[in-house]
Amino acid sequence: MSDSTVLLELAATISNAALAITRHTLESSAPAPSFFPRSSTKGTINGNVVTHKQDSKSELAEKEALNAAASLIQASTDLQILVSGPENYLKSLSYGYHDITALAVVVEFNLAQHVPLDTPISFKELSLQSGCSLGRLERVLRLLFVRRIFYEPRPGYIAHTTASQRMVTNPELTAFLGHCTHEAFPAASRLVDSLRRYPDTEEPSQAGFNIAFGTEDPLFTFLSKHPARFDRFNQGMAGLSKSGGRSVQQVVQGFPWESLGKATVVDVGGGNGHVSLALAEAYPKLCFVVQDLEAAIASGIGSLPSTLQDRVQFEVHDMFEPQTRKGIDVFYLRHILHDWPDDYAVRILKNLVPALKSDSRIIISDSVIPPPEELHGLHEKFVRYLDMQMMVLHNARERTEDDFAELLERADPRLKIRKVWSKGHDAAAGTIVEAVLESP
Ligand SMILES: C[S@@+](CC[C@H](N)C(=O)[O-])C[C@H]1O[C@@H](n2cnc3c(N)ncnc32)[C@H](O)[C@@H]1O
Repeated sequence: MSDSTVLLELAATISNAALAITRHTLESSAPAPSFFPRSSTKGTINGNVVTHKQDSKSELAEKEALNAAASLIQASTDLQILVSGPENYLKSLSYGYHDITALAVVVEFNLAQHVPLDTPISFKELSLQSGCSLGRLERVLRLLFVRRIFYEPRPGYIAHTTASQRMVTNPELTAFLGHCTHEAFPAASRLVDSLRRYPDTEEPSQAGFNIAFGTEDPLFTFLSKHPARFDRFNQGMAGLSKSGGRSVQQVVQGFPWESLGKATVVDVGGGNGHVSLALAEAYPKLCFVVQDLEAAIASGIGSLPSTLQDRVQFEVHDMFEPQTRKGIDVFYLRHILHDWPDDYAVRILKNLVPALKSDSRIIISDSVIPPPEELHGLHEKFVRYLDMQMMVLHNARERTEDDFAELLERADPRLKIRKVWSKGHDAAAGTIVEAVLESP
């Protein structure tokens, strides 16, 4: 793009993408993107969810519309940056923490849940019901209105937009927001202190999180001592997995699980078991053992459907202790290794090695960061966000394929990557790394 035409070119990209999305919504009779709630929440493009049944033609159209949405978001972001000019852009970026702070108030005082889904409520009534001081509440809400979270249909009243409504209809999304506003955001605000205090540290007890919460406990030890926070975290993880790039469907479809035949999969750090449950539903020959810390296992046992009780078991197991299940076909680690600095990730893998048979596999679902030239705007942003999230919470990181190969090699020189599945699809999403023991 040349400097003299860059604005026009970006505007054309936006216009073409908007046209493609509109055509898709008209042809598929999916609702067009809107700030205002409608009775049906199905089929929105901007939410990356299409819940109606699809044939392959409509799947293709859906994919094209999602690509159009990604290029529109990227082009409109670039356009805003350019039109704002460098000073205004930086100033606006610097105030960004107020958006998260306002969101934290919504989560803390359950504001979305106190606003009726179909009628407005006065600021005064909302203050009374939520316990949030009226004067402050109004000021916080006025920032959120600008961000299209709630709106003021008439003076002194507040009603739902599509975004605020989702905080009511999708409690798992709200749980994820709560983890971000109540654990990750305080942790992020202390990153600079952790870099000053512990430069180059590789300890999960010396992250921004630890300074923010005044604890030497790594995040998960801390969470297991705070059951309400842990439950919110687990719900949030399950919610993230329901749609979009990190959906469980990526796991279900992203690896040839049926080729394992009758096999047992140990889901190491499987949380409340939501991934194992989805896989067990889809592949009736597979059995699962979900291992995690006590609090996560307790919540998983409570929600195990009776239809899967004979194929899914839960057990408390600390992954920093030697693996107790021996001779298992598959050890599965989803979003586990990225929570730990290298030395700890190697210890987790090392603990699996004595339990492996010659034909066992270790299957890892994590982001695999592609080479810089293969990443593009929107996807790169989410990989970078995730990488920062791991840094501020645990001193951990997202990794490249070479990084994974190195971790495996350090755990045991015979451990090699056999294949990286769904590579390049969406680096922030569930890429699957299959590793096996190769004979020396
Ligand atoms: C990011 S979550 C991923 C959960 C699940 N695998 C998923 O994909 O949603 C990390 C999980 O690791 C578990 N975990 C952390 N430390 C652990 C330990 N020492 N032993 C077993 N599980 C642990 C946490 O309780 C949490 O459920």
